[in-house]
Amino acid sequence: MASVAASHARVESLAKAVQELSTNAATPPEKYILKDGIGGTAFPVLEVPVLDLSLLNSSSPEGEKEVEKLRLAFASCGYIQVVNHGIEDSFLDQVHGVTKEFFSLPMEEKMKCARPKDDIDGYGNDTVYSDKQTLDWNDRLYLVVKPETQRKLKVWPQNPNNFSELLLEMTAKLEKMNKILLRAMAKSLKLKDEDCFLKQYGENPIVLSRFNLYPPCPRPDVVLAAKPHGDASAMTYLLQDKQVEGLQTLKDGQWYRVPIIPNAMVVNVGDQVEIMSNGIFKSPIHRVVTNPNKERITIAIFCTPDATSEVGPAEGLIDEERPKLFNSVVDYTGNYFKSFQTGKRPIDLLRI
Ligand SMILES: O=C(O)CCC(=O)C(=O)O
Ligand SMILES: [Fe+2]
Repeated sequence: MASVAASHARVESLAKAVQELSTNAATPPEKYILKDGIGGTAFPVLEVPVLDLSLLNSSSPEGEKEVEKLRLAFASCGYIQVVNHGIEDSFLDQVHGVTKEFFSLPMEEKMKCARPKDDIDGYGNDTVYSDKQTLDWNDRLYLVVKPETQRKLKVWPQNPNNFSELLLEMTAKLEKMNKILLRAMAKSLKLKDEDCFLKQYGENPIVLSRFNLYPPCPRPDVVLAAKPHGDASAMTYLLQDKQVEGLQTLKDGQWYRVPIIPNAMVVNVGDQVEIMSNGIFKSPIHRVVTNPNKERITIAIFCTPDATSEVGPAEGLIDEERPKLFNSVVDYTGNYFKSFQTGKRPIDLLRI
């Protein structure tokens, strides 16, 4: 691993952290402003289906009902909220707590783990690919959790409250949930091989964590905390802020708010499961809006297939009535960020 000093030297001279802009600016800089605004002020709440993981994982009639609920949810809005997931509330509070602690460190300390110019891993904000790009009102810490060979968790020098251990423990818990969900999803589609999605997910998945700080923004009408996007993952797990809402998802051309259920895990389909399911499960387009008074903190874990695994529509989901909708792909995530920032949806490049 590069020394802290060396990695500091390679760091991009970033646009100011949004956190600093938030406290100093009455009006956000031009490059954060969307010319056409965010498209309204009031958005309806989406009734995101709530799934009981312990039931889903049982072989009872109630379990079968949860499996069917899962199919309907992922085939329509692409989101579920998982409760009874076995992760202690106090553990989730701890994860939130250390995240808050990280963003509260003096800028100088946070910059010690700033993202190098050519990397995604580390503390920073939007990578700038073009002058025309509108920036997100968000500071974030990205950390690769898996594969282990790419893990640089020690970049945070103080490592307060065993931050790395917490993150590894949280990832292990979510990977268990991910296995259960990927199997249940194959089951819900009556696939003979209930492991077919898991097999494509592979033995050496990429697990990426993203700690998000969305500081208060003086112009929530014209600034987004995260631009509309679909996730490059197979599945995404999101620990929402317990007090401050912000996530919105697009359904039938309308933006809906994803409500807060404290300590539930918000789960959405990523592009790679949309591909594996031959378009049956939908990777939702979502965005994050800003709040004029309150900061919001979230933690997203992206479970992404092995970079050597071929990802394509499962055999059992292709027939004359439903032909193959996507070409297969290896390392979908590799080129994702660049094409997302230019406004194109990477998944559309694979459509047949
Ligand atoms: O923070 C959120 O509510 C969503 C974050 C998100 O969509 C992402 O990190 O990909
Ligand atoms: Fe996302």
